[in-house]
Amino acid sequence: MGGNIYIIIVIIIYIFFYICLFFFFQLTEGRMKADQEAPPPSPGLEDLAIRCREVCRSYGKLKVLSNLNLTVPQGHIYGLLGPSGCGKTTLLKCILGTLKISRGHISVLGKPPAFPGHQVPGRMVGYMPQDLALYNEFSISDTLTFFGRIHGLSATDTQTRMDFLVDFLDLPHNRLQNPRCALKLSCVMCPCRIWQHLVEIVKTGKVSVVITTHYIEEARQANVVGLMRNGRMLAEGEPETLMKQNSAATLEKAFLQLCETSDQVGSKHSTYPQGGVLESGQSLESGREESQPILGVGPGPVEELPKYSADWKVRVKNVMPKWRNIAALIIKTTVRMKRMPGSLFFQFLLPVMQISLMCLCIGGDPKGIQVAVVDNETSSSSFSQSLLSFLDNSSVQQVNLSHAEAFAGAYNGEYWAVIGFGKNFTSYLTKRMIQRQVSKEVVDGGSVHVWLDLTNRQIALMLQKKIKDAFEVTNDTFEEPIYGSMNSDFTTFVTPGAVLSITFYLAVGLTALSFVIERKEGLMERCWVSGVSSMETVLAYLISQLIIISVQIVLLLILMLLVFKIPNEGSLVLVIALIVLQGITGTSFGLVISSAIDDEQNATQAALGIFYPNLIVSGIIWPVECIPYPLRYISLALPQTYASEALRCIMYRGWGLSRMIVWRGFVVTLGWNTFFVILAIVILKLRM
Ligand SMILES: Nc1ncnc2c1ncn2[C@@H]1O[C@H](COP(=O)(O)OP(=O)(O)OP(=O)(O)O)[C@@H](O)[C@H]1O
Repeated sequence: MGGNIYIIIVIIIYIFFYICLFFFFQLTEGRMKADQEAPPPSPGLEDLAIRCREVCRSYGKLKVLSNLNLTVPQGHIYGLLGPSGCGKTTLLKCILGTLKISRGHISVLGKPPAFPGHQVPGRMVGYMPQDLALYNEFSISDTLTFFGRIHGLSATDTQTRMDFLVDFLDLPHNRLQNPRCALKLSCVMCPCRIWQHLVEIVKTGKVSVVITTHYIEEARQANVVGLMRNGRMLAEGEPETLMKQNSAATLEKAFLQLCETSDQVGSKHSTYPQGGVLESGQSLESGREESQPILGVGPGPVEELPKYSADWKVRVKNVMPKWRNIAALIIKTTVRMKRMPGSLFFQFLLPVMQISLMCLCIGGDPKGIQVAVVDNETSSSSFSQSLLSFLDNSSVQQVNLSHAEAFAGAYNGEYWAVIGFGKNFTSYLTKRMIQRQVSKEVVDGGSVHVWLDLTNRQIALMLQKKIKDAFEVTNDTFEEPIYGSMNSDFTTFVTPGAVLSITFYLAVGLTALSFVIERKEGLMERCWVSGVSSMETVLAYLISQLIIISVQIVLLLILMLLVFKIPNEGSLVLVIALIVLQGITGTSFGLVISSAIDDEQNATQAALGIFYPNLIVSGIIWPVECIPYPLRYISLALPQTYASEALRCIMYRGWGLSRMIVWRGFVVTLGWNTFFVILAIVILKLRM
């Protein structure tokens, strides 16, 4: 009872800790993304959709944006143009709040991106990345429903928009078609209609559009264009004005002219170490040191700007998790799983297969082990015959041979042992039993002689045990065991640890893989732009994984307890709770790996690299007591060592939470889980 109260207190502290952690990260999230101390709005700022001033951003040592200024007036189409690699995508990510800027100030619709309560990223922004970044397994309908949910649209609104898009883009009415193909096809087939639509929607003055492209002429229809090069804005203005100012017939020629002017005016060496390549092949080596564009809209005079502040209620609201987003992500994962039955089947069946193979192949007694018997007694009523009849025939197969044949066979590897009886074994053994003192010859002649091949320790140990059990003359009595059963074998020892390990590592592998792929394909970024926080992403992953782990555990327990008859003396609830917690810890660890590593191959290698050392050092295969001392301390700190011990104590000793060994297993698991979740969120935030 006392132990249970203690555990309840620990769980309450744990939940409280999680809530504090959640608040902490949500509060810092706003602060990390928003440059709240930066100099903000100037008069008339409300007329601007986006305003960037002196924006700098680097990837490590690579300076991508350099004192960049950009102004997008409200109700305009803005063409952000420049060669591949000049920093357009990076700038857009900074504007959307998914990348932090190193210096400068950005305001979008009047506030810095990710400012508490501001819906950029979120509902106020729509983002179409270059590579579409849509779920492959989703149909058009699934895709629109998912993003509709994240943007908080009602089912009717989503349907209305879906109908509009299907008609407008001439999408196939079979909504099960892959949206990637359909959208790509639509963009190729009807670019004019899309431009026309953009012109229509900006006319309301409430919507502004930024289009980036490295095909400069494509943007002639934009109201304003910004020409970028090497992370700087060369010029901003109306396309016609820019062409006129540069005496150029096309926008592309105007851009070339600007580049030349920039090279002439620019400093001798560029601070930009890596440039992009223009379609028309301009030189990229040089760049201007000045932040000012050559033409058009500059930063203007130095502005006195107010500080941004958010009401505490807005901050608190911002801190709260949006269950709508979490639910949308969970539904998305469920729909994806439904669309990939093969993968789902694999996830459910893999642990079952692993445990079945383990119970079938590990820990059982060897069968049919051939042993040579050299019996020099001839009488059928001899003691040697009686003793040999006690040998377990299913495990030990006796082959009667002469002395020479037996040893020749053993040296040839045909027999694992030679059992020998002397000519007068029966009479000498009788003498040994009756007389108090006997000669050495009688002791020797009345003993069974066994020669073992010890190259396979498990087989040799089994033979020793079987021979001892059969031939034991003195009857040492082993009473009923205090815990466990006389028949318990290695499988019994290894199963609890193996179940935890399989659940943990399957969760690690699958989470790491799917998270890395989603990040790599830009799917996660799309969600972040739609207002999903990294905390919501991690929580949704944990909950989705919980559903999979639950099914895995049901199948595992049925197999373990009913098919392979692994005993369970303790509470089934505790057994399930510990396995579930280990699975969730595995998911958190998978999130750590995938937050830190960018491609699936490295993520898989990392997961595999950690799997074997952990399996060996955690005392799952061999007792921790056999591990040499310095390594044993490491073993005890691992996530599965105390947890495996706790599970063994629950299952075989019937212990509950009042026992220190049991609650220690839970506490260590929860501790690791918390550590991994914090680490994953910190890494995700740092890498944004
Ligand atoms: N995550 C990253 N880590 C390191 N370098 C990056 C990263 N993302 C982009 N870069 C580098 O930053 C520079 C600018 O890239 P960015 O994608 O912003 O250019 P871009 O103008 O959008 O090019 P494109 O039109 O081809 O997409 C390039 O040199 C690119 O290699």
